[in-house]
Amino acid sequence: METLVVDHPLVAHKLTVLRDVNTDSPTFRRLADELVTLLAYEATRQVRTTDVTVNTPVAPARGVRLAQPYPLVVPILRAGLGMLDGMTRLLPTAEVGFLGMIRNESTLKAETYATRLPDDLSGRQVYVVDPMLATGGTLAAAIEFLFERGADDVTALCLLAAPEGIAYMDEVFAGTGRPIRLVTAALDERLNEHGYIVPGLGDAGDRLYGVV
Ligand SMILES: O=P(O)(O)OC[C@H]1O[C@H](OP(=O)(O)OP(=O)(O)O)[C@H](O)[C@@H]1O
Ligand SMILES: O=c1cc[nH]c(=O)[nH]1
Ligand SMILES: [Mg+2]
Repeated sequence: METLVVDHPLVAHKLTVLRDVNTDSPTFRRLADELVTLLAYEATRQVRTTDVTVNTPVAPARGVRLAQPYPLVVPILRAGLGMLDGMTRLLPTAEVGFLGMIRNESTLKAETYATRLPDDLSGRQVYVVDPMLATGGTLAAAIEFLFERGADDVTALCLLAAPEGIAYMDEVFAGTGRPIRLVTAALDERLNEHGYIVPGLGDAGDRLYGVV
């Protein structure tokens, strides 16, 4: 998997405040939103465009517009919802599909409880958003599902990734020839015995929306 860790002082600053245990939910939401727009700038470098001509008040100018079919943004509920607005602000014509997934905290296996996506994703570029790539079980299952529906190009945006999760993604998709990219704000040290990213930021869903 092609992985980009965005190296930028604004990203590092916002991520540091996001990690802080004393950061409250409203601030956490705002920072997650701001961070995703910074990641999206890098993650959309290969977004498909078509050449067009526009008339400026002075003369015709060559330019580009996003190609159709427009990209599909897929937040993985619940925590991925905290990254949706930041994505659609940069990609206002994108369509949005939803995947509801939860990691069983005993087995660390991902379970899917909701899907609301176009049946046919042929020819679609897809941007999956989820703040945390820990064991990789959730993201791998989500991306496998998108490929089964015909997606031909998938980019994942995460706020934090663990080396174990990246290794798992490489194992699952090795040799499949599937084009997958990961853009993340940081690559952390490891997972702890509970499958949490260290140093991480805790449970992203709980920090965004409260403990359920
Ligand atoms: O890489 P993994 O080991 O699969 O873990 C990562 C997943 O865990 C978190 O979601 P969670 O299951 O806590 O659901 P939530 O968004 O509803 O809180 C996170 O947002 C990812 O989806
Ligand atoms: O550190 C982690 C791992 C999985 N899910 C989270 O929200 N945080
Ligand atoms: Mg959670």
